[in-house]
Amino acid sequence: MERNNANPQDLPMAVEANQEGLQSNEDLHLVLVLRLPSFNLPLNDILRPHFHLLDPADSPEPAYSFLSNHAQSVRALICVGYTPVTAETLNLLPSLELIVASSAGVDHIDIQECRRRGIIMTNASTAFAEDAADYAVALLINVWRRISAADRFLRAGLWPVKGDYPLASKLRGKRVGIVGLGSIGFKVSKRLEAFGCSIAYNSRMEKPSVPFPYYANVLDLAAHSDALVLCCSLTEQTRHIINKDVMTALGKKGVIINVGRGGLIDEKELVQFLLRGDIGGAGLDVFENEPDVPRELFELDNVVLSPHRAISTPESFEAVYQLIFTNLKAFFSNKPLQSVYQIE
Ligand SMILES: O=CC(=O)O
Repeated sequence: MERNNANPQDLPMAVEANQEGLQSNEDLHLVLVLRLPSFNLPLNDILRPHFHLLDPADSPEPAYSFLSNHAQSVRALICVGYTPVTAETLNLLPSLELIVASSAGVDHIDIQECRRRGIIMTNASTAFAEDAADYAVALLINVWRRISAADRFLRAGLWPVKGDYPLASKLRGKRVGIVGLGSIGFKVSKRLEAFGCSIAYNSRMEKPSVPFPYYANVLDLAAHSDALVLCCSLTEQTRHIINKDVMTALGKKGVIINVGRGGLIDEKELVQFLLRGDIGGAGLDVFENEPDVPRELFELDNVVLSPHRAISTPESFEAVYQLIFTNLKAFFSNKPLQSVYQIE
């Protein structure tokens, strides 16, 4: 078994007692955990019996000196949540070969620098796909049928006063354009197909195995859709992919659902389009400057707001822990990795 160069005695971390059945840290592969203090998942407890974890957040030492002192030989890194992994961080990790991201989106990681260094990256979109897809569809139905708005109407005691709540819009027969047909987008397409919607998509590349019409640009997709559902990664190419022109092409009745990243939409423009009634509605789980959400949206009944919760269930987190474990095991035994993020 390969040894790491760092001396475990020197590491300012809680070293697991060598309980029966557990190997000592010296026999385990070294894995760096990078997490903002706000990300306090049980991940370390799950992995510690199997890997020798280095977690700078457990140390009083400043992260920079921790990494330069202890992480030179690290080959694998777990990036927890949206903890930034910058070029500067990567400079401190000359032996790094693999980043295992616990998130679906990887816009907090300098992916171009990873590519330059030949670092492989896995993400967690497969583990989160079902929950994210359910949520995207729920937002879409909610916007079209005005479920949250009707709930507010009832709770405000308006039913006996104002009579029936206004009719909203039907799902079956609608044309839905999916932006990003990866693991999440594909599950959205299957769900909406079952609801009787017609599906088209835009993606980095056309997918020959997929029966839905492909649009190479989002503007054309918008012009042929009643709703756009955003499921793609935020990259330099996709930032503000939903701009003024796309919203105009989508039209006054068009709806935008976003379970990707806030930066996919020019949010200021979206607010203006919604306020003017130049777009039909929006279901937003993500925002450009979370947790700040434009106040103007709070007043709009054709907008459903959600605090970045689409992917999160206890079950999806369990699946992510399993995926991280599987990928680390595979990496250290030279087996194929799952959910590899293709860096363009
Ligand atoms: O938005 C959630 C994620 O990227 O994991």
